[in-house]
Amino acid sequence: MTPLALMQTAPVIPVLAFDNVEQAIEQSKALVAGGLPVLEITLRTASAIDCIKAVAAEVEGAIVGAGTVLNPNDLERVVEAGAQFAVSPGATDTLWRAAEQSPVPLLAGVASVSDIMRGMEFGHTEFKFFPAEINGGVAAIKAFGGPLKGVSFCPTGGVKPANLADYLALDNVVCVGGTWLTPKDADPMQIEFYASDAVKMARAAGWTG
Ligand SMILES: O=C(O)C(=O)C[C@H](O)[C@H](O)COP(=O)(O)O
Repeated sequence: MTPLALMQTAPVIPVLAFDNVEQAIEQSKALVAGGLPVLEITLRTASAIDCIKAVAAEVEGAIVGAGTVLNPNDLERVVEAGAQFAVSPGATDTLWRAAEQSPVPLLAGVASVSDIMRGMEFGHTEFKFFPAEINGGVAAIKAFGGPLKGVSFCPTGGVKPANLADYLALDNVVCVGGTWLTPKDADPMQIEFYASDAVKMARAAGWTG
């Protein structure tokens, strides 16, 4: 799967930090049921690798990726666990080079035009824009579209229901990422509602998927 195809699968990539496998399975099922099958399970918790394995094996319809991939070693670990894609908050030349050898796509984070140009040197045209809101948000992505034709983004960091439509309305935004779908202590019914509500808002904003 290419990063672009992945980004076109769903309008929102939930960014997840699971405490345990049981929670991972329960919440992932709710997100898939709500219409968001592309899941980024971050390496922020001790059980992340087990959660990636479990969700990949047990949640039908889920496309499971790993987030917070910081270096080639992380990339190797998540591929071994069964991640179908990897997301990093930023990128280094070492990580770009490792991605060239990796069997799964890397959606790497950028925060500036120079970051994007460096990624383009490694053949990439899709990026996570992180942290989106504090780096200029919608206005920054609009400005990137001037000089950087054919480049598209998944803004993440400060994206929420209130600004989702503004991001998705941009020609160079394919999807967004965010943590708002799984607030602490939310139950699966609530999570499914947040997911389906996000899909509804995305459709209203012109997302056709
Ligand atoms: O762990 C990583 O690799 C990340 O890049 C982190 C997440 O993308 C942001 O933490 C999003 O957080 P919200 O602003 O709450 O939606």
